[in-house]
Amino acid sequence: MNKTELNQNKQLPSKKERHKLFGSVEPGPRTKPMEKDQMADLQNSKKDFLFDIDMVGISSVKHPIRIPSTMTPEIQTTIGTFSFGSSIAQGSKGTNMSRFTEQLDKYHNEGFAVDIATLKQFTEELAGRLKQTDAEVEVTFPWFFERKGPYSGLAGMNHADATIRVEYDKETGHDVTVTLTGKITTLCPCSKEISEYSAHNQRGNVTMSVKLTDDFKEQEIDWKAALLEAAESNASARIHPVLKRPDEKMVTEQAYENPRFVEDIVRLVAADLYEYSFVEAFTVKCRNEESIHLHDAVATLSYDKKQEAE
Ligand SMILES: Nc1nc2c(ncn2[C@@H]2O[C@H](COP(=O)(O)OP(=O)(O)OP(=O)(O)O)[C@@H](O)[C@H]2O)c(=O)[nH]1
Repeated sequence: MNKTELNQNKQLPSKKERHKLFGSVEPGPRTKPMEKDQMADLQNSKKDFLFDIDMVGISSVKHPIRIPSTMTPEIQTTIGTFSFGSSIAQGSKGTNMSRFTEQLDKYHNEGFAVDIATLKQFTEELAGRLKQTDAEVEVTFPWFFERKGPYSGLAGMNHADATIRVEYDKETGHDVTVTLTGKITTLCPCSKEISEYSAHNQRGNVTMSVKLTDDFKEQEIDWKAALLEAAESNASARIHPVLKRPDEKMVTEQAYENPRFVEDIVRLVAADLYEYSFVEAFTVKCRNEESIHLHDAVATLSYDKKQEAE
């Protein structure tokens, strides 16, 4: 049916009348000031409010961002989910929440590229804007990378979830923690050992949280690619978007040749992270979505190289 054939004979009241019909009323008398400088400023009242607050801020802020990548595609725009915060002292009632998104918009207008150097600058500036001595920002985003079939070379797009967390303190400077969750294939060593043929396998989720060394330079190392490699190179097999039969045969056989428990994965990934010179401390988690159970298999391992040095 085209527009001219539509039946639009119903006589509707005006939009204002319709709103009245559904309960809208005339505005009441306005007694409170409209000018900002005459408004009460509860957030900035000073009294003894009983306790310091470790962190107050906003979370679940979605925003378009640009991220750097050494893997194809090298330039990508994605969606970041941010949280921002700072501490406040016992003598202050509250923070000024509008300043978080105000600063986000300022960076957006300047072409916000979400890299570690920019986020360090962001947190320091945020602390100043809030008139606090500390601030933190965390952003999580899907990072995309091209993956080719091992035989056919046919490409498609995979992704991993990445998080950057920057904490700034005027006294101690910046602390940066990055997290990546990559997906892998694991084939059960027990099943392979005990069965006449075949072995069950599963999709593993490897989450690596890494505290970066103070001298880390993102121009020299793409931490996302390095963490992905730590997860995938220790898996039974990598995960691919496009597999033709010769690719599928290779991936299947490779998995059979490299069986892994969740315990094997966290220890092998830990060994790679231990060898990365830009890693100060780390936690590795593996969660296997079991194909012969409804439950998952999980393992976690943490290590701090600084403690070893002490
Ligand atoms: N502190 C605080 N603010 C809240 C809370 N819930 C909402 N708000 C925010 O209060 C904000 C407005 O307060 P401010 O940011 O202090 O606004 P302002 O005082 O006009 O801003 P400045 O000129 O920067 O001081 C709005 O952005 C609301 O989102 C809350 O639980 N605590």
